[in-house]
Amino acid sequence: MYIVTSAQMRELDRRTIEDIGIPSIALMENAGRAIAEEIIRLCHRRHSTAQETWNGHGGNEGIGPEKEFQGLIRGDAALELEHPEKEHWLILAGKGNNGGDGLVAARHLREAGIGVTVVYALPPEQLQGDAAMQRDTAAALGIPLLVHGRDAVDYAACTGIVDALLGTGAHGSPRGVYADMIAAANVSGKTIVSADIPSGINADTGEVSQPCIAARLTVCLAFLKRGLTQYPGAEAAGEVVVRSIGIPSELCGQQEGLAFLLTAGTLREQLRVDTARRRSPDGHKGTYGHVLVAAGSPRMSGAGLLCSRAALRAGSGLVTWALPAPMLPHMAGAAPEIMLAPAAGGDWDVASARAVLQLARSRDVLAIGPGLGRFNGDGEWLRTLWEGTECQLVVDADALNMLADCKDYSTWNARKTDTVLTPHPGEMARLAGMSTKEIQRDRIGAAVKYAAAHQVTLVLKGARTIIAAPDGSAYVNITGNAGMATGGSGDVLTGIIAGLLAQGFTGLQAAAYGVYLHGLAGDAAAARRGNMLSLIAGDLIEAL
Ligand SMILES: NC(=O)C1=CN([C@@H]2O[C@H](COP(=O)(O)OP(=O)(O)OC[C@H]3O[C@@H](n4cnc5c(N)ncnc54)[C@H](O)[C@@H]3O)[C@@H](O)[C@H]2O)[C@H](O)CC1
Ligand SMILES: [K+]
Repeated sequence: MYIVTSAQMRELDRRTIEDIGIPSIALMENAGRAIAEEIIRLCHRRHSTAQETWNGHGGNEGIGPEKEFQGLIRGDAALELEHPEKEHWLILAGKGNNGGDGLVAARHLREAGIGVTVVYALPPEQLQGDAAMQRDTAAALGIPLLVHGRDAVDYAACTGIVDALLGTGAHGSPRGVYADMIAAANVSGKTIVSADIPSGINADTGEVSQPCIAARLTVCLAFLKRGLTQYPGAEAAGEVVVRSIGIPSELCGQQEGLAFLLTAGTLREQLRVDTARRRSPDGHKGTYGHVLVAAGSPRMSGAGLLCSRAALRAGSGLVTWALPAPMLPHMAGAAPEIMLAPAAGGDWDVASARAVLQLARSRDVLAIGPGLGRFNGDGEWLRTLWEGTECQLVVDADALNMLADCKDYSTWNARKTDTVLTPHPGEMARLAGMSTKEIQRDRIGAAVKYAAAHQVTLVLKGARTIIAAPDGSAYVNITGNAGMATGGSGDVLTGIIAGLLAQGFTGLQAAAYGVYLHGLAGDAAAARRGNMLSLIAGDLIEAL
């Protein structure tokens, strides 16, 4: 599924109208109709949960000829509701095309027998173009209208509210009457369905203004908007349904710098990951790659262990864990499947880079960082491995902080194989020289910019993890849960990505597939436990 910015959406809109010849009013009709259909679907669900109260009174199923005709003659099921008279919706209409969509929805809801009242944010004379046409149509049908500020609006009396105040044409926080209406809608406690995006969110970043509509459902038009995928926007949007409105998807596919929702379909079709791939019957441990993990330190030994075990569970044929020699006796019994290689005398030091480099020569992947700690000369240590290894590289945790301190790293010799960086927002902030708040404000933007500038695959972790590719494309993950916010979870992800790289996936494939599987493992582990609260990183490995 494509994810677009509002600028991309405007361009797609323009090309559909100008190059393909679909009139804008037809797109608006499709948009409004889709919104009405989704509202009716929502009402169906609401009514069916309240069914007990009406039991015995509903429908005439199975009575006489009605039954005979079933399947032969059908009505417009998408716009049918058994008791439409129980519903009365307020349509809050802004003066732009988002308002126009709302007016079309009002007309279709009315047609379904649902009571509707339009509440204009501004005097309706101010509407222009397609939206003005919808205003006139609604008036011709006698749809009741109110104007904010001129008429009293009883929000408490309705059964639901359509938020068609601001769409992708919004700039900055909602001002004036828009802010007042958003606040009133939220305070009413009524079910709110947003047209395209909740009024008050930034469609590109997911930032929310004060106030911002808190929607139960957002009917996103044409293509998913970036801001609906990232928190806090994702929270404000509620459930999101994307409805096509007639804009050809191949036009979208031609856009530069697209983002995608990371689904099983995206993995297979967009990223060419064979998710059903089987091990060949005559394969041996060497067939499935060899990961070298350089991680852990005497005070954080678990990080290296989690990372190494995850690499094995992700399917790597062999895993060697390079670690400081004094840790070896303590780790020897911890995971018999992992080979241990002493790479430093006491603790990690700059000289140990040679030992790791030597070990990496015969390995397919090097994963560095989890639990490593910082030490004198660690920048030089990292540079030696960055420039000296020919295998694929995954850089995490402290190794990312080392990288952030090496301000000149873009002048280092370019790596010949794929490099995957896996920062959490704090590490990302240090890498990009920004604050964590700035990173979180526009996560997709920050990830895309960094990956393209440094020609790496970047995994920006956190709820709705982003995988950004060197070519400027990005993927947004939706698997996983809040229980995964626990120590060691990131070490497991690094191991999974390394384990996938070892089996021949590219950096982008391994990063995307790894993030997806890591989240699925979290969901499976939470389901197995019956709760997410008690999830620990080791559970993720077991769930793989
Ligand atoms: N995707 C498509 O191809 C289609 C989308 N449709 C819908 O159109 C909106 C975008 O419409 P647009 O007219 O460009 O802008 P808006 O309706 O979002 O609002 C612009 C309107 O609001 C004023 N304004 C802007 N920012 C603020 C603010 N912060 N506070 C107060 N007022 C603000 C501005 O002056 C304008 O007057 C899209 O989201 C879809 O819903 C089409 O209907 C179908 C094709
Ligand atoms: K809206």
